[in-house]
Amino acid sequence: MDKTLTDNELIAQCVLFFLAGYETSATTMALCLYNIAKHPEVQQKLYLESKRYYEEFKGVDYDVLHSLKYLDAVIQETQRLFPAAVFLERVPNQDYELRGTGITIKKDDIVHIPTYSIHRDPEHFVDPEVFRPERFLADNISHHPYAYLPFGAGPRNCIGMRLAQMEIKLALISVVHQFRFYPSEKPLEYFFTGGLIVPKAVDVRVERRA
Ligand code: HEM
Repeated sequence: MDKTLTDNELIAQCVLFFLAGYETSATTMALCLYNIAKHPEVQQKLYLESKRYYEEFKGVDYDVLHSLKYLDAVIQETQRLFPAAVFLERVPNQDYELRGTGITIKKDDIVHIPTYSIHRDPEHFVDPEVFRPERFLADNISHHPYAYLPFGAGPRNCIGMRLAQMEIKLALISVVHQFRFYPSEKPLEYFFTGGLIVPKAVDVRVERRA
C-alpha cells in the first residue's frame, strides 16, 4: 500500500480539522457562557475555582487546570445538553447480530446514534432538561458510559478531544475570572445542520469584575 498522502488528501485533512475543530469548540464555549449566565450559583462556584487557579497558581499550571473538577463538570453538563455533534454514524463491514434481541444489523446499513436525544433521555439522566453540573462530579456519576457521547466512542472517536477540552477550559476559566455574565432577554434559539448544533445567536450580558 502507498503510504504517502496526495495533495488532495492533505488538503482534505486540513479542511476537516478546521470544520471539525473550530465550530464545535466555539459553540461549546458559547453555550457554557449561556448556561452559567442563566445559573448564577454555578457561575459563583466556577469563579471561586478560577480564583484558586489564578491567585494561587498564577494561571500557568497544566496539572492544576486539570484538577479543576467543577470547571470540568460545567463543560461536561453543557456538552450533555448541547452536544456540538448531535448524532454519530457507523456502517458495519459485516452483518452483526445484537445478541438477545433478534435484531441483525446488515452490512453497509447506516447505524444512526442520536446523541442529542440520548443525552436528554430520563432513562439515563434524572431531570434531563435541567442544567446541573453536579451530576458530573465523581461521586454523583451514575449514567452508562455509552449514554454520554459528546466526542463519540471507540477507535474513530474525536481525535481532537484533548485539544478541545484544553482550549475550552482555558478560555472559560479566563473569562469567568475577569467577567460576570448575566442572561439577556433573548431566548436561546438553535437549529441542527450537517449533524451539528448551530445557535442562531448566544446573547448574554457581560460586566467586568471589579
Ligand atoms: C468541543 C469540541 C469538539 C467536539 C464536541 C467534537 C466532537 C466530535 C465527534 C462527536 C466526532 C465523531 C466521533 C465518533 O464518530 O465516534 C468527532 C470526530 C472528529 N473530530 Fe472532533 N470534536 C471537537 C473538537 C475537535 C477538534 C479541536 C479537532 C481537531 C483539531 C477535531 C477533529 C476531529 C476529527 C479529525 C474527527 C474524525 C475522526 C475520525 O473519523 O477518525 N475535533 N469530533
